[in-house]
Amino acid sequence: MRVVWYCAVRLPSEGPPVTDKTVADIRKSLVAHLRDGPKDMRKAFANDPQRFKSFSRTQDDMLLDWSKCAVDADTMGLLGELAEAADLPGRRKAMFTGKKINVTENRSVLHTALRNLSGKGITLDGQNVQADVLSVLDAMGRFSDAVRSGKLTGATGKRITDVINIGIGGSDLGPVMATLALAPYHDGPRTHYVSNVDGAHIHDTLIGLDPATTLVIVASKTFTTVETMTNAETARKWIIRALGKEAVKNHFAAVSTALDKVAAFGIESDRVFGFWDWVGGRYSLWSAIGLPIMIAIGAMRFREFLAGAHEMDEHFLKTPIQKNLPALLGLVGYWHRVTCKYPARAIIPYDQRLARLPAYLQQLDMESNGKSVTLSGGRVATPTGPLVWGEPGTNGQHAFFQLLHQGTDTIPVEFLIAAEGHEPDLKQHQDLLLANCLAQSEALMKGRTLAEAQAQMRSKGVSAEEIKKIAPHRVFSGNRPSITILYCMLDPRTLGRLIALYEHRVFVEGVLFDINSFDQWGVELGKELATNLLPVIEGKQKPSSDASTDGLVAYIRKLRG
Ligand SMILES: O=P(O)(O)OC[C@H]1O[C@H](O)[C@H](O)[C@@H](O)[C@@H]1O
Repeated sequence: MRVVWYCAVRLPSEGPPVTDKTVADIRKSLVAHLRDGPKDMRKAFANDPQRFKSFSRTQDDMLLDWSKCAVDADTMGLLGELAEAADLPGRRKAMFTGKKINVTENRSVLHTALRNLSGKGITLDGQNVQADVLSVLDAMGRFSDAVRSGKLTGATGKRITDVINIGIGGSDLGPVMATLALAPYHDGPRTHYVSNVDGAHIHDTLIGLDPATTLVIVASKTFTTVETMTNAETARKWIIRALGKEAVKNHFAAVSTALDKVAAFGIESDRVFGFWDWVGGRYSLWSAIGLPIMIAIGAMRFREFLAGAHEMDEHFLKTPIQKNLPALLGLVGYWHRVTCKYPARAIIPYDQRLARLPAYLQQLDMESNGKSVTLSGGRVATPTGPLVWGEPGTNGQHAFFQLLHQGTDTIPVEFLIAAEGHEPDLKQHQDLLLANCLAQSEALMKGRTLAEAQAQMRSKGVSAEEIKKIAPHRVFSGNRPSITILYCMLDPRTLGRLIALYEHRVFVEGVLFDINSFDQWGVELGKELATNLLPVIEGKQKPSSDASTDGLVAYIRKLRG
């Protein structure tokens, strides 16, 4: 089937799957194809001058290039068939129209509705979702404008200069990541984030701040998360100690779906911003959970951020699979994880302001797709979500890239980079960043043969004896896949598009794995055991667990004297 792959596959319709092959059939064909498919990427590029054109696609200025992955037209054709057989179009429609696709929690999955500001949206259980979304967004805008303008002050009448967001997981990682990413747009109060229950986190944050000029946002979907509640209590004591009990109402706001619990905590209702059970924690930065981002960059920029994500939603919903960036990223992700059996993926933003993107994507991807049970409750037949990790480039090059280039595992790398930086007078930095990013993906793909290593050493006058000894260490196998996502500039719209691209990629992979990407039962057991262990650690109960846990408790007591 040596054809242009994007013509070879039927367009996915929104009706039932149009292929009569099953997912299992196509999975087998992919495994067979792995044996015959392209292995030598240098040759693949040499033989096909159109390779970049064939295996890259754009959404406006944003480019997805997966031409350095070991795929050909047949691979993409099979993956397209797999998407049809798994009914990706039908599942996508079910998500966007509010079907309860989170079956284990009996919930809809509608984070896409949070960024559809058209006012023409869906109705869910008799409620106009878009009207609710717009009303909270407007309330957030009024509050954030008042904080930013100084109209809303602390208890002593002083202007708010610092905002602390207390939350964890989805109530922290998204806002932290986006606040850093959009630093060039900050024109509001400074924002700080406290997540860890480790007292060091809140201690080190509060120590530099003045209670009279600080606003605390308690962000928790459930308003029961022990880390957040513990930190919120500590912050409340800090405010009361400095300003008295009455000041709490001036210095706290909250974001939650559990409005009754927020009221019990004592936060005034006009400072409480709600969201809904159809917003998963790790998909919630578009909701009121994004309040600290809005306070930092302003309501208008926040809406640009939402609009960017909506643009990617429309692209995902309406673009044929062969040109659909999230679908393609998911299909290639599936190829690497399931067919090639690569255990991990590295996320390497060549963008210092995306330093927290890998951590954010760890939750998005691993909490969504780190599952072993299918939608119907059976055991999965294939590997599911990979280990996701990463650090910004160029820093990573001087740390773990050794393993990416010469280690014994193949780890596909995803590079993200902007053509333009925000600092025109530092253009040389951006040029160096771009050169390094492109060079790393080139090096991973091309590698260096023994003959090339020897020739290079010879050209430098190295002795034959030294060449024999050292040249094998200077060999790079090459053929290590990487994907590059390239965009014009990291502005609010582009950040919105990038995050939505990854959200939908995770969705696509979840559909292909046949799992529920929207629950997180795997975080429960540890929480339950921690609750049981707290009285033991406090010395109120005797240890009565396994020998290791009891031994550790005894040793803690010994160290504490
Ligand atoms: O927002 P909260 O209800 O406080 O939840 C915070 C986080 O905690 C949980 O353990 C979940 O694993 C996350 O998905 C969630 O984002």
